[in-house]
Amino acid sequence: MRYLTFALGKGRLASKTLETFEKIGITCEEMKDKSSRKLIFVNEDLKLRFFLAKGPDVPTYVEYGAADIGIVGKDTILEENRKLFEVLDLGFGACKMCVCGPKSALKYLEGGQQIRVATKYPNIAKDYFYNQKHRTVEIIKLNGSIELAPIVGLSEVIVDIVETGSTLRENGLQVLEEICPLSARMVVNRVSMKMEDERIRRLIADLKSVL
Ligand SMILES: Nc1ncnc2c1ncn2[C@@H]1O[C@H](COP(=O)(O)OP(=O)(O)OP(=O)(O)O)[C@@H](O)[C@H]1O
Ligand SMILES: O=P(O)(O)OC[C@H]1O[C@H](OP(=O)(O)OP(=O)(O)O)[C@H](O)[C@@H]1O
Repeated sequence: MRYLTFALGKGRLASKTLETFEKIGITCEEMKDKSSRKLIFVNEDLKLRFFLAKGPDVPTYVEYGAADIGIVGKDTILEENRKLFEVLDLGFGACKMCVCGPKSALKYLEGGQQIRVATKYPNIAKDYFYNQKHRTVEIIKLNGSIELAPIVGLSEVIVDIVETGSTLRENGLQVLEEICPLSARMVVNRVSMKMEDERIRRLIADLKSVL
């Protein structure tokens, strides 16, 4: 039996992912050691391998088949737009992709003038404004603290993730439009889905039974 390789998104989703795998008997103790610099972890008994990667890199590993399976946020799947199968909504990591800004920016969304949109997700923002709203906007790519942009006058609005809404509230901003709900998803390489059909189907069924 060959090894099945998992690429798991680092950060917020990692601990929930490991917790969920543990519930179905898939464990990887070594991975919990935060001080370790080791990059790949093997479960010899189950013939599984695991590695953690930056979220946006997970779909890349899966498309190229370097990982058979990935666990990553729906936001990242939409943004990266890789060739892969999305097979399961894991439910955790729930949040929303939204257009946000000060209340006063509502007039810019309703009006037809050119506006600036700051975001870590340029492809999601383009798809929303160009294809769904049929509006031309200037997209400004940022890498974090997106809420700063309308405060300091870099953009009129932002496209960003909202979970509890605290970051928006604390900065005098609000949700102006909801784009889509998000959560962690399991993605599978297109060839692996055929070659390892039985093992992957069993894994999906096991995961479904504990979600
Ligand atoms: N409040 C939240 N903010 C951001 N992402 C969230 C939130 N709640 C759930 N998520 C999900 O967690 C995923 C990964 O979170 P992570 O902490 O790695 O993101 P990040 O802050 O964008 O990473 P980085 O710090 O490397 O820029 C997101 O892609 C998203 O699907
Ligand atoms: O609705 P909330 O519960 O406040 O969560 C949303 C915030 O969390 C994320 O930022 P993150 O903490 O990842 O920092 P970053 O902005 O530097 O990416 C996201 O980009 C929002 O800023």
